[in-house]
Amino acid sequence: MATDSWAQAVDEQEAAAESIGSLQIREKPEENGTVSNARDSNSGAAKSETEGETKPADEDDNEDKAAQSLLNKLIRNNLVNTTNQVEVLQKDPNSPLYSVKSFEELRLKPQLLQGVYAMGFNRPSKIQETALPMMLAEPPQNLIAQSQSGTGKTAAFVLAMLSHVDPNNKYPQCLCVSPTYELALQTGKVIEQMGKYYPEVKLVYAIRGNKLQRGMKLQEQIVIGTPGTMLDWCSKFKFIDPKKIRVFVLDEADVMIATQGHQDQSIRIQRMLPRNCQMLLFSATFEESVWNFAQRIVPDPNIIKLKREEETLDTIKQYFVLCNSKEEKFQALCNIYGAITIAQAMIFCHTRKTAGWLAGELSREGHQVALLSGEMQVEQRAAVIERFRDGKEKVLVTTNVCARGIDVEQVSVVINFDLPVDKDGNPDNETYLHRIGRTGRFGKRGLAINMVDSKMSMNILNRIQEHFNKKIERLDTDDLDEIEKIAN
Ligand SMILES: Nc1ncnc2c1ncn2[C@@H]1O[C@H](COP(=O)(O)OP(=O)(O)OP(=O)(O)O)[C@@H](O)[C@H]1O
Repeated sequence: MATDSWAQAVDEQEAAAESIGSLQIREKPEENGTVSNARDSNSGAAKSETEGETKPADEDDNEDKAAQSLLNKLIRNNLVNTTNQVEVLQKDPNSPLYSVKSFEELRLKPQLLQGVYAMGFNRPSKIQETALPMMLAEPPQNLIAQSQSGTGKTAAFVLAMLSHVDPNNKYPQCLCVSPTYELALQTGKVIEQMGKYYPEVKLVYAIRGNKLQRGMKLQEQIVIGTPGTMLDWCSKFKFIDPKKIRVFVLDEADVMIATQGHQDQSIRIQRMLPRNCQMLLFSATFEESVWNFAQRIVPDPNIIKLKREEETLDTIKQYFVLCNSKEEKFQALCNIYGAITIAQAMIFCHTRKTAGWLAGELSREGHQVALLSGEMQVEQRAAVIERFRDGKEKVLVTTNVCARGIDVEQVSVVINFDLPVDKDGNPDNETYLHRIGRTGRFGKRGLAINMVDSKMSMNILNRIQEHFNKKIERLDTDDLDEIEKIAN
């Protein structure tokens, strides 16, 4: 069904959008009750959740089945709506899924619990609380999920993949496709960190430059990569047997769908997967048409969708600065740097040329600057990000190539030196959200400053404000006190 559904959706893509059938959660077949156990993270012994007593395995199994069945019911009752689109409001305290409060209660394998705690995670985020029960339910359920930047989506689907693999089977069981080389590497690192105490599970990168011997069959259970290489490994080189894949993740799913090349490759991979393969689509943004398309390609999806006004994070303060030229914008930038201490900043420019110019000017001012743009080799780009992540450079000047997903905790300021526009010169709201989401990661405070240098860019900023229904305040960068104030 998955295969037909996507193929059909592609064929019909040009046709008028029609309503999608109402959402269904599949019933749990009696014989298929295997779930992960709630176990003590240190000893690995099965325990009662309330008393911590060790119990016989079959009793524990029954309890697991009962809990799983209850979970399925909760999911059905609370997420299935008669309308086409169901929204799980992340802040809805009435949703019973919100009773899932700790990682223990998410019924993760003990090795994964250990990994999660070793990463310093104490509690799941909203998206993790909400999505994990759906992703770990038996039978596995498909999911299209939206959650704000930096709220832990990656960790959520990584945990789902690690939970689903059978380490005894030495072949790929989960495929995760990312739009860029850098993101694939970053997600792979999260898999490695979370799976640290689950060493039987192995990971391989399907990325350019990772050459394998012809005829070999992969033994790793998880493959993370970019769509082109992943497709080659599935079809041309047959390193992967797609029929054995149980989980297929599309990270930054909207861009995977909206970018023609990525879409073609992802569809060709997806066509090779078995019908019961779980499909998981994640992103912080889904433009309406892409959202509709996603629902057509994923059979019976669970849906977690944000309301428009929830898309921007309150922890990221947004401002704009009025200037007349790029030189004035540069001066404003210097004033900001003169007034506040910035741990690390990312500065987005529209073109490589501006990015190159700005990086040069900033270096001349004595800043440690890294420049990242699309014409660089992917390996070079990954190395630049790694240096920035390690704090070797404090400022990263870039184009849209870095707008999505890159997770550097220390980024406290994002500057839109040029506002994001699409090829027709209209505001690119999705890119705006992804760019400012490079700061304010996981509840941290962040500052986003937009440089406006013409009537046209003021118009674009106004449209962005309207789109998100969010006021962006003006900042006078000649007033050092004012800059200091906003930083505090
Ligand atoms: N439960 C948690 N507790 C503490 N930190 C967490 C938790 N989950 C994720 N994080 C951390 O929060 C940061 C952002 O998480 P992540 O990269 O998964 O977000 P995301 O939603 O995928 O972001 P984006 O939309 O930008 O791709 C990461 O540094 C991650 O390690």
